[in-house]
Amino acid sequence: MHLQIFATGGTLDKVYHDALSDYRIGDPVAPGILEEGRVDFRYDVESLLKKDSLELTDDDRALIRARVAACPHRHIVITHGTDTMTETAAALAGIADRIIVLTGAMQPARFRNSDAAFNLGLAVGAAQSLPAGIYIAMSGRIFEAGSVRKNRAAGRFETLADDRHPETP
Ligand SMILES: NC(=O)C[C@H](N)C(=O)O
Repeated sequence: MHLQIFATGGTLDKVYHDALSDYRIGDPVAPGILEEGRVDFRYDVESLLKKDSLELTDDDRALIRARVAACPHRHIVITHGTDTMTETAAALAGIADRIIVLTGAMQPARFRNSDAAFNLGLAVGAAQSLPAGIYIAMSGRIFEAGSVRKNRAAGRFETLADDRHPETP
């Protein structure tokens, strides 16, 4: 497997600027996480955008779509802010013959209690085991695009169908 990772920003890649007491999007954290994970596959990480996903425009989504559509690799993970991840997933609809998995984090990867490494690992596992399609890997689950929303109050992603996870035994 050759995995293509496109980084677009989001909290996953945020760094804290103490002097300004705010957050900026830093360089992609994915290479460091994959190195720490001692992965045994080839990959490329390319930074397409460095934005909070609340600031993504239609042009930004068109760029992401164009780069995914032109990617020669079948396995693609997109790191993305969580607030509008479902919108970007929707904007990728119709791209065939690729396994496209979007993931992000509720806490910056640079924070000790971050969900970033867990979520990226989940996305990598999903990308190599699912049929072609567009998916979101968050909250320890794999969702098909269009069947998921972010529950901001609860701090997790959940299915549109039922908030109480009835399929979970
Ligand atoms: N956790 C996050 O990524 C939220 C952030 N506002 C974003 O969507 O980029």
